Amino acid sequence: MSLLSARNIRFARGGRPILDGVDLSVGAGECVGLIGPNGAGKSTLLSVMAGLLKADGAVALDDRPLEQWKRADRARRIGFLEQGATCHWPLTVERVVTLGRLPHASPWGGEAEADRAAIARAMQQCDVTQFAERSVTSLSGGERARVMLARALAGDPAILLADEPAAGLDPYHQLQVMELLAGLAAGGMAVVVVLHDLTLALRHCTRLCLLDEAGKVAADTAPADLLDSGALGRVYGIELLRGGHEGAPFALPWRRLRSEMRA
Ligand SMILES: Nc1ncnc2c1ncn2[C@@H]1O[C@H](COP(=O)(O)OP(=O)(O)OP(=O)(O)O)[C@@H](O)[C@H]1O
Repeated sequence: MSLLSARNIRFARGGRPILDGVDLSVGAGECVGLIGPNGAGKSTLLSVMAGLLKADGAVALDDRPLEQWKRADRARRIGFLEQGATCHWPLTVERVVTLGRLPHASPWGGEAEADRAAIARAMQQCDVTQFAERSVTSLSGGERARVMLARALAGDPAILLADEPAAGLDPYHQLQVMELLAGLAAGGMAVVVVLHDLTLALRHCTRLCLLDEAGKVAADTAPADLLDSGALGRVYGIELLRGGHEGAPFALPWRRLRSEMRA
């Protein structure tokens, strides 16, 4: 059963279709990679699924229309990491991660044991515990990106929508974040993650949804099947070098195709 589903989503800006009849659903245990060229509408779709942007079509959370949910209940179910999320105030890292508990805030105030445990766990998962007392504005871009992911996870969401959580991270932390998201999915979370790195996407996602530049779903299938279909090369307009290691497929962008060969 899908926890969050988007059906026939249509969204236009300035008369130009950005999303043109898009379907995407995610269930517990899935880590769905949302991929596609720049401008294909990945962030737009994620915002629609988070209920932050209104579009034509239907979005359902636990099979109930998203607009029927109270904002606070929705925020407890869905964690959202926006693209390039940052914090411009000189708050400590621990304070920023604590803000992720806001949907669970008690009307009587104060942090409960469950809040403190969730905050500590999220900081540890994202490898930012050592920065707890530092001002978030003093961190490097990659360190700050991990703090913002920790904030999204501190809310203990059933569904995580993460827009490019691996952008700007070094290879060690890219792998760490993807192993974390895949592990959370394996533990029952429903994850949708926007990625540009095809190697990470193929390796760590259970399913890949490929949006094309016309704002349509070009493919929504298992990583190995997507690779076999040739759709990646066509939609991105690139030739891919394919290989396999330890039973998992990988692909490296190798050269651009002539524009007339693009999908
Ligand atoms: N506020 C806006 N006004 C006009 N056009 C916009 C606005 N926001 C987004 N767009 C356009 O909508 C399209 C989809 O944007 P979106 O950010 O969803 O793409 P994306 O697939 O996430 O791209 P990227 O991989 O570059 O992050 C783009 O062509 C973008 O220029």
